[in-house]
Amino acid sequence: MTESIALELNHVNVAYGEKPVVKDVSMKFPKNQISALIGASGSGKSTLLRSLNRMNDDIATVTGEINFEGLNINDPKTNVYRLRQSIGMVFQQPTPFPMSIYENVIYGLRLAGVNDKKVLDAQVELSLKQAALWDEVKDKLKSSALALSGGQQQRLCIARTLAVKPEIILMDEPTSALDPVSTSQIEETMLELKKDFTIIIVTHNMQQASRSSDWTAFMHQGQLIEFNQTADFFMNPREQKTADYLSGKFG
Ligand SMILES: Nc1ncnc2c1ncn2[C@@H]1O[C@H](COP(=O)(O)OP(=O)(O)OP(=O)(O)O)[C@@H](O)[C@H]1O
Repeated sequence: MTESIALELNHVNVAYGEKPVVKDVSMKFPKNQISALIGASGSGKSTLLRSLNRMNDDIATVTGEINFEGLNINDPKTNVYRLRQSIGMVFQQPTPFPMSIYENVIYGLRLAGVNDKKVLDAQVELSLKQAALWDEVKDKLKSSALALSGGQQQRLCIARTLAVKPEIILMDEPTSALDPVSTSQIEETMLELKKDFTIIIVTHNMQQASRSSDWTAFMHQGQLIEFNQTADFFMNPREQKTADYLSGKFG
């Protein structure tokens, strides 16, 4: 792999109580690329994703190294608030706050103490443009975010994540609650976003991984079976387990 690396995992294990669900995963996520995590339900994809910005802190034990810009994310001394600005997350269900579109986008900036209206206005416009929502909402920024469609709400959540200028965006099945049109809008948005951000997405949908991602990882029973460039992964899998999964033999 010659690309520069956004995130490097070394021997990452995650357990809920006594139950290991991510087992000795080592991998490198390339910068400014989309990497997809696929695998059967319960294979540990979401658990692994949540470990990448310390979302498992209170519910699971995470060991191993997750290296980001010279720091081990998993170090107890890591500032989790700052980490989550650098590594943002978009969830399966759109989660707009019950406030205006504008206030949703700048929520993280307000928390960080930014109050300059010019700065906030500029960031709202930039983030909504990056999330491909600006044209649809520019005339109603003061309206409630809850009045948007599900697909628009999800793009708003992406804009909210982008507004704090992360390096990496984690997406946990971001389109599984959306219709096909909204799904393809989000996929197109992701392709634009990778110019500026690194994206790691968990998806159940193999077509989505093959359409949208540059790299695909297959997880099976907590283990990383294979991580390869998407075209090779689907056309010419290295591992028999990957080939079996792709041909529908299990999962
Ligand atoms: N908070 C939790 N407490 C205990 N066990 C959990 C918790 N969250 C997940 N698990 C278990 O960990 C295993 C891996 O779950 P995880 O959600 O990471 O898998 P997944 O591959 O993302 O599955 P899915 O595709 O269904 O979301 C499963 O056996 C699940 O039941």
